[in-house]
Amino acid sequence: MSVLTVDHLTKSYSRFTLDPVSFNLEAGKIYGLIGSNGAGKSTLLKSILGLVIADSGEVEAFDQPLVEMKSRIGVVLGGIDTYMDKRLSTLTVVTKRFYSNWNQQRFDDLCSRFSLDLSKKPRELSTGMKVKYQLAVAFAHQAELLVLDEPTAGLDLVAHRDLQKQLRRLADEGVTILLATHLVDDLEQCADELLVLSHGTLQAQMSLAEFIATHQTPATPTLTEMLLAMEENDVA
Ligand SMILES: Nc1ncnc2c1ncn2[C@@H]1O[C@H](COP(=O)(O)OP(=O)(O)OP(=O)(O)O)[C@@H](O)[C@H]1O
Repeated sequence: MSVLTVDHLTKSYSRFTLDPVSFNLEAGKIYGLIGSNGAGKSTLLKSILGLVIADSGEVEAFDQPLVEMKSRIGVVLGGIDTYMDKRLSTLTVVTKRFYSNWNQQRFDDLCSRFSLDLSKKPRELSTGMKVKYQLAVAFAHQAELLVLDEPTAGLDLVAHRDLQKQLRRLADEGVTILLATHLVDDLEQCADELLVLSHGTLQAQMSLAEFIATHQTPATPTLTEMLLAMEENDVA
């Protein structure tokens, strides 16, 4: 069974086009979605999730239209920009009603590990705290597919490393993770496969090991240098 199937998905803005993108994700793997600023990573993730209306293409999760499978998908996309004046405790009560498999123990543990104060409102949270809250919700409803757009941005070092370990553990338990990131450390610590996006085109899908084997040269011995060379090439 394919966990996520994206078939010829396209989206155009006035000055950007996401070319037909197709790929499949398998269970229990972490996929790093990489590409320069403006390559279209967020547009792709939002189009997959139906948060922006794609121009064409199909998206299935667990072999069903994705829209019917939302309770099995956890999402972290940037900050929280709605219900800014509701306490996190109130938001949580409302949110958990949508998920039949909500695990309160897991939520409480994460809030405590992340030192999240549920009496605060989104307006009062730092960037990292907003991400931590979204992660706690995504993990608590025991999603089988996690779609994460730069979830480590804004996290402190301890939370960052903690998250990387948790992502690895979840993948080992069978959860599939699609992770857009600019951080080489995230890829080195977590990614099994890479999806390489450039100017709205999916250039490659390959394992991290394959990527390294293909891109490593005496001038680019480390993954950082390989990615730098690739992005410099993109800009040129
Ligand atoms: N709502 C929108 N209206 C018009 N153009 C948009 C909109 N959202 C994104 N774009 C454009 O689409 C392109 C891709 O943006 P996107 O945010 O998907 O890139 P990204 O790869 O996620 O970049 P970053 O690494 O900086 O987060 C950019 O040129 C951006 O300006």
